[in-house]
Amino acid sequence: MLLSVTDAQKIYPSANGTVRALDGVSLELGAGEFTAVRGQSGSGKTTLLLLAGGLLAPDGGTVMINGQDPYKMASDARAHFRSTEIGFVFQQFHLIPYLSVLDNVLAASIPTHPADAKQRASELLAKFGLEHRLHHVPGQLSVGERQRTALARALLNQPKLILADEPTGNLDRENAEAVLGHLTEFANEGGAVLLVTHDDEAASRAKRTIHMAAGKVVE
Ligand SMILES: Nc1ncnc2c1ncn2[C@@H]1O[C@H](COP(=O)(O)OP(=O)(O)OP(=O)(O)O)[C@@H](O)[C@H]1O
Repeated sequence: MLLSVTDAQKIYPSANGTVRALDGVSLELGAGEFTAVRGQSGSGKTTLLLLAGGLLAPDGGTVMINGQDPYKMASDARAHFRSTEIGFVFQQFHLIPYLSVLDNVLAASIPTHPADAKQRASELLAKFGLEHRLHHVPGQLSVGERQRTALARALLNQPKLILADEPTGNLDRENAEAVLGHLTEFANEGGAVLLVTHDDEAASRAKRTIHMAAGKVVE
């Protein structure tokens, strides 16, 4: 399994008591699988994605990514592990505003330093139709171009797992289709995709959909 979440619990402290954001969630994702996560606002979808990505430690249960528990690693080792195993794509892109498109993508290679990073970045950007935008900064791009840049960054280190949180939430239909097509291709080539989405069209691309309510998976 590329991702195994077992009986995950997450409780957030808050001013008026605690919030049980995840209450015993289990999930498995293997190579070639494209799974959508749906559920109402506040049901715990983003929290699940953060746990699955080695970004937020569970309060109970376990998370195994490609056979390893990221929360048993020291934080430096965990950061390195994340950058080699996982690509993240977010609704708000999270590009660095003062770096060019090419340098935004190359930023993903800082922890790993592969010798061919620049060539691979250029190839991915060309594949995503951005070869004429390499030296633009994100503010000069359309939103669709920004998300395709973020997707190139997510794929730079050849991760096995893509975690995407509403990646089409800011895109028009045409740009959304392009991003979903690239995620589908990634899964068809043996990657695993976990996609949090409110969008019916996006969810229809997934082979499996899990529904969450109040911190639990409800089929
Ligand atoms: N840092 C935090 N501190 C306290 N409570 C939090 C925190 N983050 C999330 N929560 C609460 O945990 C619950 C789950 O939040 P989460 O963001 O995982 O839901 P979601 O399903 O992704 O929602 P949305 O669809 O609106 O993005 C919500 O009740 C939320 O208010």
